[in-house]
Amino acid sequence: MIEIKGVYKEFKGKSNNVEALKNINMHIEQGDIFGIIGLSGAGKSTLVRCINRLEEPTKGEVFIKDKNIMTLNSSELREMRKKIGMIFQHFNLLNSRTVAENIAYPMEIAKVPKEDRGKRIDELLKLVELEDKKDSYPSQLSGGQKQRVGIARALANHPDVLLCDEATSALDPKTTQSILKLLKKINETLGLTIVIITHEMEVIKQICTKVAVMEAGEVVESGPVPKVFAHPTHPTTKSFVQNISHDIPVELLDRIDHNRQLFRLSFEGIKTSQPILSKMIKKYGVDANILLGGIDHLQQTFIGSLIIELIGEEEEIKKAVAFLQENNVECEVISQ
Ligand SMILES: Nc1ncnc2c1ncn2[C@@H]1O[C@H](COP(=O)(O)OP(=O)(O)OP(=O)(O)O)[C@@H](O)[C@H]1O
Repeated sequence: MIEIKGVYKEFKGKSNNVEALKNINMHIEQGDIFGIIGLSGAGKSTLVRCINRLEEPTKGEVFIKDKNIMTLNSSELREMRKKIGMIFQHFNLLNSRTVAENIAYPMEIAKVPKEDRGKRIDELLKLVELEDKKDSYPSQLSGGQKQRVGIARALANHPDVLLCDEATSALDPKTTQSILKLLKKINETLGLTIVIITHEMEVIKQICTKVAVMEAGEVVESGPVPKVFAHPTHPTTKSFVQNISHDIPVELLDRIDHNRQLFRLSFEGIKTSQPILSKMIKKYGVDANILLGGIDHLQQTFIGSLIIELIGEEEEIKKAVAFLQENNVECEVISQ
């Protein structure tokens, strides 16, 4: 659906140049809800703006539905942009226009006949559950309602892709939930491909199918969300995931016997419901003292992490760890 190949972006300044994107390669499939996460300045907005050529890459190619968009002339580019909706952190609504008129705006530009516009506006208001706000002005709406209008406007011309630039960052947690639910519904009912950029792992956890982690203009880690959550490898990803990975509190670390071996086990999916740990205990005669842990429900799957102390013969502990790894339980030594 979207293929980003070797994309670089350099901003030239008076005193220095900024390399905002460095060799970005990304594959977004039809129907994905693809999250791009990174700290401020990582290059997320620049990357997303390269997808619709609001920003021109310095080097590299972007393909949408197998079409190299770098080769489009300005009228082809306008046509292509009709098929890419975008929503923003601060909604970007026109304050002098009503809700219905805001939704009509992209259809006016696309020269959709007036009677078709009216029908489409009603359909979209129903989809975003704002039928009663048709004639209200943006100033009369809450943040969540404004973003619903932003979503309806972005969908007006039946896009193939929806780009969301920090779409929930200005909203409270409850409103964020309702907007994420709406995006999921749109993805499922319309089969729309959604690209979300955010600095909140919670957003990725809630609805994304895949994630790319960006830092200093590069993608440092990417993959299906359950896999990246269960086995983050890059330190930046680890720090994003930390708040759900049941990190061991310092107070507990102080109290444990440092002559014993401490491990962090991470696992995902079906394994959470299998008695791998008790099998290991029986098979190798080692004791496992569970210090901390939990299982998170992540969309359709589960991911878990446990911090355990293994007590037993050195050789048997090694075998026990190998057994866990054979069963796709990641085992990281924390202390010994
Ligand atoms: N038009 C521009 N001119 C010069 N530098 C820019 C421009 N736009 C972005 N940059 C720089 O490019 C880098 C990446 O910026 P970008 O806005 O893409 O990051 P981001 O991850 O989206 O950050 P945030 O979450 O704060 O929006 C930053 O160092 C930024 O200062």
